[in-house]
Amino acid sequence: MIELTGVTKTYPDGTVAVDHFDAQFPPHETTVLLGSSGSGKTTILRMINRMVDATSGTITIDGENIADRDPVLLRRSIGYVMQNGGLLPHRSVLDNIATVPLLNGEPKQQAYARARELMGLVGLDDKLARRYPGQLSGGQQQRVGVARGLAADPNVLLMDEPFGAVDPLVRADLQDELLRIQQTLAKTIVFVTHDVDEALRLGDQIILLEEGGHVAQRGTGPELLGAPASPFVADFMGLDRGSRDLFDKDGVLVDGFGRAAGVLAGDAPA
Ligand SMILES: Nc1ncnc2c1ncn2[C@@H]1O[C@H](COP(=O)(O)OP(=O)(O)OP(=O)(O)O)[C@@H](O)[C@H]1O
Repeated sequence: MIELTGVTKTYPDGTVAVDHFDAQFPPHETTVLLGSSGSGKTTILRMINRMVDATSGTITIDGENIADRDPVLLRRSIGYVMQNGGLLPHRSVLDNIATVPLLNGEPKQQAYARARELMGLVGLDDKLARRYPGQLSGGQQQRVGVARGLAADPNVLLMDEPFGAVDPLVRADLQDELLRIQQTLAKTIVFVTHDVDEALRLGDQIILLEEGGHVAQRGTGPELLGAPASPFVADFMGLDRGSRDLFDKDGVLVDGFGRAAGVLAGDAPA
């Protein structure tokens, strides 16, 4: 469990990016931080692995205050996937994936064997192993980014708009892949996006943010759609632009007003 209590970040220029933010990210679930540009999503994410240090407030992971952890070791123990993969351009795919395990002192042979295994897990052909990031498509780069985030087998995976830079079809593929991986690995994932459909698809829980990291509403997708807490939520979720359909986790089709509209054929009682 990741818990943030009264977390505030004021940048040196006085910008209050996040103001007294409270949240719990349950283990083995995907929590989506959803919000428009500048609402503080990235700042919240980066405070969890101390790429950014909170100005005040407390962040714990499994009850341990991260302020007491060595920032470098903390960062290596948490998977981080960013937009455009954040790959090292002069290192091969395999080297990119194996980076953190090697830094952690894992023997080379073991780290590379695991890197190849991860390539399979994220749907990358083995023959791409020796290519450089510049020789891959955007979607393939993102898959390498996900594999790299998983390489040290972290309990926690932070994902910052990881699929933001690819076209909608590739994006849907990557989302499917993540859902499939998550069924097997059950990591604690914090996923940042400004895309409502992506949030509905991936999030067990969604936290919708307004400027300054203020929580507009938190809950499941159907909860946000079915009972928006304010006109801002309804507007952001697109409820004012007609109904929005989605499948909830149990295969129940819910309409834009949260009403059950049917069940998936495969889930229908015989
Ligand atoms: N290093 C910095 N110095 C000063 N202000 C910053 C810094 N980084 C971010 N901010 C400001 O903090 C606020 C929140 O930024 P943040 O990047 O966390 O938002 P975001 O929701 O992730 O946005 P985006 O979707 O555009 O990435 C913004 O007003 C931003 O300009």
